[in-house]
Amino acid sequence: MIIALGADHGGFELKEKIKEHLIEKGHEILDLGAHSKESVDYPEFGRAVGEAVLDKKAECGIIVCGTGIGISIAANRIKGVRAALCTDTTMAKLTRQHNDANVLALGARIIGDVLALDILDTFLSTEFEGGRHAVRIGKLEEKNCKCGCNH
Ligand SMILES: O=C[C@H](O)[C@H](O)[C@H](O)COP(=O)(O)O
Repeated sequence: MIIALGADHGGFELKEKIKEHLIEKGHEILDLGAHSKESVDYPEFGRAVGEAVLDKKAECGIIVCGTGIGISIAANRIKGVRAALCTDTTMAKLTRQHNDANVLALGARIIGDVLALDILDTFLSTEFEGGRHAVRIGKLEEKNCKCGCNH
């Protein structure tokens, strides 16, 4: 599987551990930065990963910042991205089964590395259930801007 990775400085170290873990498991990585612990702005990286997934350069994305909140907000601004911030493996399983999440967000300052990798493995190994959940995802993609534009 080709997996896009992105993180700000707060998520950089966990991103590097995730990269090592995924390479060991045989995945191909598209690392969209950051490439050091120097202070950067999370919207750029959330957006880059979301766009890579939508452009089919990667099958899914993993994004990391301090809390996972800012970077998931950034990714979710892109129509078609379903980024899920998960703090346990149940959330990871359910967001794949029910929301067909295509991006996993993690908070490096919130959870430990071992839990983060368990969440990641669960996310990657769980299939979308379809059925009633597919109908709901269709509604997420409907036009929702009252001004009549396509947003
Ligand atoms: O939601 C935002 C993230 O948690 C950022 O990683 C965090 O705001 C970065 O904070 P600082 O610039 O103080 O390291």
